[in-house]
Amino acid sequence: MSVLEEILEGVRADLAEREHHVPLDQLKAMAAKQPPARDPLPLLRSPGVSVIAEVKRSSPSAGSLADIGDPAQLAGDYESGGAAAISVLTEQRRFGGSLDDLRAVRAAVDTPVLRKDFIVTSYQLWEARAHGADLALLIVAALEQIALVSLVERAESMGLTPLVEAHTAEEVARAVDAGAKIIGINARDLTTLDVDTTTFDRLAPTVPDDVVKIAESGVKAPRDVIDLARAGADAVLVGESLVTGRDPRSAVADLVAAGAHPALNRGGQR
Ligand SMILES: O=P(O)(O)OC[C@@H](O)[C@@H](O)c1c[nH]c2ccccc12
Repeated sequence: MSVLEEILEGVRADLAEREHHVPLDQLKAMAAKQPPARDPLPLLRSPGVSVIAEVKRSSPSAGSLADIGDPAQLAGDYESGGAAAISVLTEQRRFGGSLDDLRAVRAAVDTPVLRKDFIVTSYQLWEARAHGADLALLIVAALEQIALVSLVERAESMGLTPLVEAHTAEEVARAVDAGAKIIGINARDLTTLDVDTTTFDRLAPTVPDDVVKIAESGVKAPRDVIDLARAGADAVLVGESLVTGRDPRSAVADLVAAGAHPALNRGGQR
């Protein structure tokens, strides 16, 4: 069984538990009380490379990364460092996240918030909206095409912006066919956990111009942001290097400064 399949097995078991305890109607009522979801597209499409900073306690590849006592404070630091959006891992077994983290972060920041999880049913999209998320991750490798298409539509119908994650050219094509407006190119292969830093360079040219391109995983330094900007990234999604560093606010600020470099101003292209 691949790592992705193992993760999905646990996700489905935990989901069945939650569905048992929290009826869908209750989630829908919670979602109805939320302010409308924020639209991340204008900022992501603006010139320069935006930074999406991730609240990540652990990962299947690295094990425990950081003892994040106060996810709201961390998210606040990311926001004051200039992050365009905050990603919150909510998968529990391998990433140590929760919907509580999502709710806490939502309450602490004004930027758009992404629910980062292994979403396989629309129930999880309702959970995302009920806990204040503006975006939801959909992983192509975890979904049959028919399910991907329907989850993209369902997300949009509830105001959530889907970030559709691909790792191969075939997956990019599936993301485009599903109508994704934002595609995340993950340098980490979720079936083996290997990171290949050439992934974005290879796949970005296969993504249509009007689709927002996010480079995910393995981004550590301002230099990486500059390289990814040259390869066509609109944003980078960064977790590990921020949660393991000493000063998350200034680490984000350094990446933001690299992404805002005037030589990288690609604004005229759209
Ligand atoms: O911690 P990193 O290497 O900076 O990566 C962040 C993010 O890309 C990574 O957490 C991620 C990308 N896609 C995912 C899907 C599920 C869980 C996690 C992820």
